[in-house]
Amino acid sequence: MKEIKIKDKVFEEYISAETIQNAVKEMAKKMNADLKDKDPLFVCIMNGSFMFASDLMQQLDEFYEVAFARYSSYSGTESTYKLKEVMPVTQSLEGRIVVILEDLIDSGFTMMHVKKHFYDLGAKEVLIATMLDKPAARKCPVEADYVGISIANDFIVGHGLDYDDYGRMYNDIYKIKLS
Ligand SMILES: O=P(O)(O)OC[C@H]1O[C@H](OP(=O)(O)OP(=O)(O)O)[C@H](O)[C@@H]1O
Ligand SMILES: Nc1nc2[nH]cnc2c(=O)[nH]1
Repeated sequence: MKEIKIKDKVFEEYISAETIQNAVKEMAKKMNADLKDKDPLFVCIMNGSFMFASDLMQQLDEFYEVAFARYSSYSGTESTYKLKEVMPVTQSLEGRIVVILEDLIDSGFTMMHVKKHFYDLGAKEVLIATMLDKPAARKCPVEADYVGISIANDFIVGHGLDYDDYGRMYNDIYKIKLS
């Protein structure tokens, strides 16, 4: 099994890029059916969602409006449980159906706060589409409306996800190897 080393940690192959693409295609089918003619605003939550957002957008039937925002709460492999708004969304959310594009829901801390924040900014409806979901890690009550793949509670990197900002460029996903 292929292994990679990032700084002090070793990771092993976990989910192939092909498996991710197939899951994203299935998500896109549902989203195409649900969102057509609703003029949703897609908001990519940077940094982690850049690859997922790109994959998904190539599978959507319509050319929707896209915005970007950046929130950060992790240091190394642990949540700080402090959400930093590094880059707010610049478009008005007033009265819009907003679809958050997220790479991963782990504790749910990020999504719980971002979803509430987007309602506070006037969104009519806030939906969440996540490439990956770790239900066993959940500490905050939030669920996604569209989930690509549910995974176990392991720290992962690749396909946008980082360990201290490295590892995002891998197309496949790797999970941490505990020694
Ligand atoms: O459900 P949670 O426990 O809140 O974890 C999920 C969040 O953690 C990661 O972001 P991070 O804060 O590492 O920022 P990044 O996307 O810039 O890497 C990931 O991209 C999610 O946004
Ligand atoms: N890279 C990475 N970031 C996370 N943020 C929350 N959980 C994770 C994880 O498993 N991997």
